Amino acid sequence: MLELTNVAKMYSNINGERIEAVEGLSLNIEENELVCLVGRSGCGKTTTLRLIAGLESPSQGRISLRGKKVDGPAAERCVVFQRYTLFPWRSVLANVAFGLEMQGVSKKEREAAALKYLALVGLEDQAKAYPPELSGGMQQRVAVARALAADPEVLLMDEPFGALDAQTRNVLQQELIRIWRADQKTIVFVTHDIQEAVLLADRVVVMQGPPGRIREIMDCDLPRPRDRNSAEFIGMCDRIHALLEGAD
Ligand SMILES: Nc1ncnc2c1ncn2[C@@H]1O[C@H](COP(=O)(O)OP(=O)(O)OP(=O)(O)O)[C@@H](O)[C@H]1O
Repeated sequence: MLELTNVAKMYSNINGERIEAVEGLSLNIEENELVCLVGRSGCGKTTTLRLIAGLESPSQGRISLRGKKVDGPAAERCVVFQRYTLFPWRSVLANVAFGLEMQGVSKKEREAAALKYLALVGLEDQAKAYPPELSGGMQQRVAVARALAADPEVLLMDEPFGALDAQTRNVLQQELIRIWRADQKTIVFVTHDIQEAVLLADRVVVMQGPPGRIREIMDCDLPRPRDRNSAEFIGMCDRIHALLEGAD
């Protein structure tokens, strides 16, 4: 469904030197697949996600969705960033309905859809609240509901739970899996947390760098719900850890 073919991205830094953020990335992501990109800081995870989102264009190679070249941001590819990026002047409901409003959906319809997604993330009681009245974890749930309500074909998540405490993070990871199964979405999820990747993913893309490259793509077919204490889970985390240790 989503195809990256030999993708490279160069940036120039403030001294005018060229930085190769990623090189030679080739990856095919299937419909309804949940793929995690994992790797050390600076290995090009965010760059890869921004390229898929169309927020950056590749210096080389090609990215396509259902055979159509990605050449800019579009509603079919929606990003959830690490820090919730809600509109503080809009109610929670109006925030979640935003994408549908942009698509010209009627008020009644978009509010009904927004309420459905707020219920999915357990926040239907907060529909009338404003973002600054909510905790960080709640705001992040609203951001996830907003992305889901826009009904993108591909949901791109850049360490969306990275700023949350361990317990909230745990809850949101479980919720994401529940929603993903109920709603059938294709998700590309960036994390530097190996356990998070093994908990969520159908496939884990282990990246190395800089310059960012794919070290290995690992199938992660442990039965769900996954038990972090099982020997299989720990074994998979250890394998990824060893790959990252040897990665430069
Ligand atoms: N806008 C930019 N201009 C110049 N260099 C950039 C830019 N964005 C990223 N880079 C460089 O590209 C490389 C990859 O960065 P990227 O943010 O994709 O890594 P990452 O794996 O997401 O890191 P982290 O886990 O720390 O967020 C780094 O060397 C970074 O300094």
